[in-house]
Amino acid sequence: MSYAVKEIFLTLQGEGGQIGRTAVFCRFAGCNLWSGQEADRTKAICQFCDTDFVGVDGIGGGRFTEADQLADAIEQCWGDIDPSCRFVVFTGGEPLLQLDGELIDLLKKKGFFIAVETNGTLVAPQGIDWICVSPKAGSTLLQRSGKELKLVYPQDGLDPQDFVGLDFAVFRLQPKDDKNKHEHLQKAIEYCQKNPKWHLSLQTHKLIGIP
Ligand SMILES: C[S@@+](CC[C@H](N)C(=O)[O-])C[C@H]1O[C@@H](n2cnc3c(N)ncnc32)[C@H](O)[C@@H]1O
Ligand SMILES: Nc1nc2[nH]cc(C(=O)O)c2c(=O)[nH]1
Ligand code: SF4
Ligand SMILES: [Mg+2]
Repeated sequence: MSYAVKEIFLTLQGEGGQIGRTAVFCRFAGCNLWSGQEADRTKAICQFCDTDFVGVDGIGGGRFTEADQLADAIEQCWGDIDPSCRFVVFTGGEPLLQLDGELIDLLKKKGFFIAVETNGTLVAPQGIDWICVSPKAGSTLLQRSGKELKLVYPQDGLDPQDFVGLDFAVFRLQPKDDKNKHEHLQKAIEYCQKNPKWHLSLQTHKLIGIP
């Protein structure tokens, strides 16, 4: 298996249940719900994406022909800090287009706690420690269990109530970041207060100015 990776960088997990934890982010290139080209945004299934996942030209990005090369690059990005805290977040783009058992096994052997951020349209391979699913209107949800379901809110045609029967430990609403983000934040706060099964999720890395 070879892998196309947009970027690999060390930061803090900014969202969800592992928030604040030092993490290597491995951002795979490519997504099945948008080409990533601005010209295609309005005809994409997912139209609100906040991320550049096109190409392999970011910091630490590249084409990795073997799983052990990518696992080594992730280990190198973690560097010589406390190995007992090793934590990697696979995101994208859509990471489940590329993340496979071989890469997961190599990182487990290196002692990494492995998280994934996925749109849920593909079933996750075994061995991931933290699955965060973020469903998108107009797509079919196949990964229907995990540690957290993190719904970007609001999305036309998606009612949070439709997800609460699924097998997730926590349900979070993440206000959609666009030109109306303040309105979306207010709406998400109100929804959580009326439906306390839902917890508010903020993108704290944007608030504190880290990648
Ligand atoms: C860029 S996506 C990559 C992972 C995967 N493709 C997915 O959608 O879950 C990472 C996270 O950012 C969220 N996200 C993307 N665009 C956003 C926006 N404009 N506002 C809030 N969250 C957003 C996604 O829903 C997902 O939880
Ligand atoms: N700091 C930080 N935390 C994040 N959590 C999820 C992210 C993502 O793009 O998947 C993200 C990101 O891009 N940066
Ligand atoms: S599914 Fe994820 S990566 Fe793909 S366009 Fe939507 S938010 Fe961006
Ligand atoms: Mg992001």
